[in-house]
Amino acid sequence: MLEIPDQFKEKFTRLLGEAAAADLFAALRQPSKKAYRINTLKEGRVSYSQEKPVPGIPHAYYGEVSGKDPEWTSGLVYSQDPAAMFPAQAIPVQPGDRVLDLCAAPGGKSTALGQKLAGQGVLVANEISPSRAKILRENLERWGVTNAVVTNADSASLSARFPCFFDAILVDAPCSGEGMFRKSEDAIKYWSQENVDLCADRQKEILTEAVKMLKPGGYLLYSTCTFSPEEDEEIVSWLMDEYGFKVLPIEATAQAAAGRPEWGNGAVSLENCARFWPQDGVGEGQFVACLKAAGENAQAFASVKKGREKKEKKKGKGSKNRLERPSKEEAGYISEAIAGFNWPESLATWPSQVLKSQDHVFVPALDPAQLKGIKILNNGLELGLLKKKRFEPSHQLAEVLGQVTQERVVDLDERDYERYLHGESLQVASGLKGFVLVSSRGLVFSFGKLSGKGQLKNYYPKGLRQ
Ligand SMILES: C[S@@+](CC[C@H](N)C(=O)[O-])C[C@H]1O[C@@H](n2cnc3c(N)ncnc32)[C@H](O)[C@@H]1O
Repeated sequence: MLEIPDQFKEKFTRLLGEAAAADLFAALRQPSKKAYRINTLKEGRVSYSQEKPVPGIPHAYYGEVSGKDPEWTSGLVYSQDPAAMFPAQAIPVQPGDRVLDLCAAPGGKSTALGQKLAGQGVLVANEISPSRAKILRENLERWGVTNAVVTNADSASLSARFPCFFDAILVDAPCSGEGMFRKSEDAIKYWSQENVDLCADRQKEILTEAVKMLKPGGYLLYSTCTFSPEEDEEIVSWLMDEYGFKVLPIEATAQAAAGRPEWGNGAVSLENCARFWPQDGVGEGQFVACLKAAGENAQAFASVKKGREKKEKKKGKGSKNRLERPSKEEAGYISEAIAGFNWPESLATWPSQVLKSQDHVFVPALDPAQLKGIKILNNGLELGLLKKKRFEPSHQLAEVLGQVTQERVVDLDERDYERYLHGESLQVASGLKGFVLVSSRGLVFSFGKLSGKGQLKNYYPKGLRQ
């Protein structure tokens, strides 16, 4: 492990006192803690130990998972720092809500939010970096979330499309990563007080846009994986002073330390923030603040919203880019390819909602008109692709259909599972024909296509092969 910078040590000795600072520095030399969450959207047996639950987080356990196991490829588990599980747990989200995860990749918190929504309402999961947005999409897809819109945009472009729109917004901000010192040498290498200050400025920029998108009385969950007050209590103080946010107590953080009023504007309610220190034994460093917006937010942005709606009505008329529904012939190809699969209840009405954009067929989570000008990686459930006189179901659909019991399944033994992950076609003993779900240890992780002679064509996406 690299040496912790002297300037960091001096700063935290000043802030915490000698003894507590020494505890922190000693904990930073210990190995990091590993944990995983189980996906309640899916059924299936997890082979990992469930002996040590993460306290306060339902369905979460200490232990390491492998990205090669069927538990992972089928989206039954997600590997996550235990302390990083608390932001999504702390934000009040109900099925049916409109939720935004503004800095979402790789998707640890988005997968948990998708689970909380249970297929009702919408999750906009946004990531500014194109390569990380792709990973975010893959993780949500694996998790079987059907009501997420994955976007690749900056916060200002989003706020122009969604004024006063969301019931809850999670800003898990890019930060100086002091809480990641045990996990990432880069976090130590690139640490400097200048970077802490730069991060604080960027956090304010992002939050300024987030605030515009929140409904009056909505919830804003702000989190970082850093210890510096400039990025934590000072930012929360700024949200309180500038916008009138209230800091709510967070349940289920018995093992976290309280926020430090003296590191911010002195308000006692800053104690409601949760600080996870590595020496407390939960996981890595994490700061969590749950805030409630004041009512006036409505007035501030109502005018923006009205203006936008008017413009859209005008534009909408006669627009050539309108999405279509699949033709009767195309609907026939779709039905033929996916006949015989059982659907989750939340998708019972999909045939009446399905849309087509060029050859992509999907069930939108949000009206595509609302997303004009935003780069979208996925809107709701991608059903698949129309090809010449046939239809190819998507990988996302396989991960979604894996949520319910199916008959059209081919289960692979360990060796064939590995070969399938590599992209090989297999010879299997099955009387089925056409598209089938492919599983291992009963966990569905892909589509495949069977010829009548037991030849299983590989449909595991090229980008995911290992
Ligand atoms: C702490 S990470 C998010 C982790 C994620 N919430 C999770 O739980 O998996 C912060 C993310 O913010 C993104 N980011 C960086 N600069 C940003 C900006 N100016 N606006 C929005 N997001 C930004 C980073 O690319 C990074 O993916």
